[in-house]
Amino acid sequence: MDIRALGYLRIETADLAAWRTYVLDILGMAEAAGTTDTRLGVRIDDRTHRFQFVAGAQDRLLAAGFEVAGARALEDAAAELESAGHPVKQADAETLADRRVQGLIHCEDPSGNPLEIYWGQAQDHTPLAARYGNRFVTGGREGSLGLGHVVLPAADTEATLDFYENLLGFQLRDSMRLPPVAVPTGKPGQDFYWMHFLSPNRRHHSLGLYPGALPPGIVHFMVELETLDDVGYCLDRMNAAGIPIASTLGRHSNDHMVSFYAQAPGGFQVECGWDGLLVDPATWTAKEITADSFWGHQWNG
Ligand SMILES: Cc1ccc(O)c(O)c1CC[C@@H]1C(=O)CC[C@]2(C)C(=O)CC[C@@H]12
Ligand SMILES: [Fe+2]
Repeated sequence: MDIRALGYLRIETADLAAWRTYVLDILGMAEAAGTTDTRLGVRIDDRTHRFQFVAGAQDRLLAAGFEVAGARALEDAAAELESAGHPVKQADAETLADRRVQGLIHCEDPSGNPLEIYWGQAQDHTPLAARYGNRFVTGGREGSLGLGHVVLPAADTEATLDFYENLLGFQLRDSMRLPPVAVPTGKPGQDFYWMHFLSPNRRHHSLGLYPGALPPGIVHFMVELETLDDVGYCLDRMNAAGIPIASTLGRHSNDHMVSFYAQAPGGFQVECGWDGLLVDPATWTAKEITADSFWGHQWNG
């Protein structure tokens, strides 16, 4: 299957006002056209939106949206999923209009994470009103690196890795052993649990698979900023707003990203990063990392 990038995230929230402040005033993202009282669209580049926050009863991931090149690629994706035993649902007209795409299918990965695979998303050609002059790294004018990355819970870790690696065609970049204390929902009696990092493009990882279950259906998402100062200013805004910092600044050992993690509304985290590694898929070989970071990344609580 020829998936190109993590295109968007859709998130249900019980507190849309909190997310609005968080993404617009603190992260410095821009409101997308078509935003209403119950649905907040968010731009970080030339796509009409990279995030949709939908007012609801719960805080949970509604969908991770993965982009394919065109109509033929989407047909092939649907056929491959079906023949591998993963049911696929075609989007209705309302969904296509809401996502601003030309074709879309719904499916789930083996851990039950909701996915949307789509092609032909509309572009917004108006200048991005980046609130603090900050710019997000999504792959330049092509947007080919996607929005950043998302870490999804994958309690059925091995089947889920197999799904993304061998069916969706992501490249396994590296894996890390997590101790049982980091995976409270893990099956007892294991010495460690694998966490995996994958991508369909040059971004070191577009997807992390965390080997446990978590109620919001998402562990964190990462957005990458163009400069270290953009990250520093964002960290100051988080602190000024009294938002708990889940992890201090550090540099990851796999994608070399300098980042911090902040609590987000809804019980998961947002990672703000800079200087992420771009790899050459033709020469990459899968690795095991034995520490999450070169330095920093002290996790609180
Ligand atoms: C290890 C790592 C490298 C690059 C990343 O972008 C990244 O998010 C991570 C993993 C962070 C990771 C997590 O998401 C949930 C809680 C984890 C599993 C830990 O307990 C240590 C590493 C943490
Ligand atoms: Fe991350």
